[in-house]
Amino acid sequence: MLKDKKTGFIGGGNMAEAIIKGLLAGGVAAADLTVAEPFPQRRDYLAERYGITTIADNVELCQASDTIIIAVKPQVSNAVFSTIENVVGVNKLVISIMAGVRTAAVEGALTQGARVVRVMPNTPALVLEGASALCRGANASDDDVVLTRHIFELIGTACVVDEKYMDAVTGLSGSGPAYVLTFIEALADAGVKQGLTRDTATALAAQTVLGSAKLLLETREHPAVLRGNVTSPGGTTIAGMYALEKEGFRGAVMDAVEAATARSIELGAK
Ligand SMILES: NC(=O)C1=CN([C@@H]2O[C@H](COP(=O)(O)OP(=O)(O)OC[C@H]3O[C@@H](n4cnc5c(N)ncnc54)[C@H](O)[C@@H]3O)[C@@H](O)[C@H]2O)C=CC1
Ligand SMILES: O=C(O)[C@@H]1CCC=N1
Repeated sequence: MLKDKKTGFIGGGNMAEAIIKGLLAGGVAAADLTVAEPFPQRRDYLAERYGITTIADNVELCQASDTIIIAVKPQVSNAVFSTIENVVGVNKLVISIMAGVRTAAVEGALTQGARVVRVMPNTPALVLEGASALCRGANASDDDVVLTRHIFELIGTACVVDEKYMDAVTGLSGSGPAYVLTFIEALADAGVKQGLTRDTATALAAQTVLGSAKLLLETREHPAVLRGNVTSPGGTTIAGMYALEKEGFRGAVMDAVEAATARSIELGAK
């Protein structure tokens, strides 16, 4: 699907690197990948590590690419748009992964009729275990959506949603790795408090999260059913669960997703 197509990245940071890794692992030739990145050290790193072409100029990048992935921070989106507005024709697909930035904002900043797909990936993409959601802009074709989904399935899972859900996706899976990692850290701290070494506690905590997620995905059971399997009457788990629920664990998680969703809406309004 990506054969003989040139894919270019504007911004060569963490997320761009994750996608590059996935594309290379999926058989895309390094010669078909180019990154435009202002920092020379970052350009050198990406070129040396992945054998791809790196340049400093966004305009040159757009001219050389069939698919352009915008992977800069939302705060610099307008600066990027102003440099590329006249070089991205309707013959190119633009994929934006910028948090909170609406497809209409990208379309409005580029040539009329610009084909835009917006994606919210997450950092586990760096180990090809990302969770991405994508939505179609006003002018993107079915093929554009299929191609975008294909790209993000190379770095994990990808689903298509209506754009009105993208802020919630950002609050849940986009920011989610931070919540989960905090949970793992807290579990490990708890183990250390009970006398385990840091290494042992962290390894047990991380594998518990990984294994539980895998169990859920593979059995497709409701989480409550699987939780029931761990929870013996009068046993240890219910004692732990009671302590968690008393502290408002679920409410805290829901508040976190709500706050991140609200922030995504705020970023999009700028
Ligand atoms: N980090 C995360 O968990 C996720 C981030 N995102 C979105 O992905 C985008 C990129 O995020 P990261 O990779 O984490 O950021 P990053 O800061 O690692 O990468 C951004 C890169 O863009 C470069 N850059 C800055 N100005 C530029 C310009 N004018 N032209 C070209 N490149 C420029 C920077 O030097 C940097 O290397 C953001 O919009 C973020 O909202 C989306 C999902 C998850
Ligand atoms: O914190 C952020 O703005 C980005 C978007 C999703 C995850 N990290």
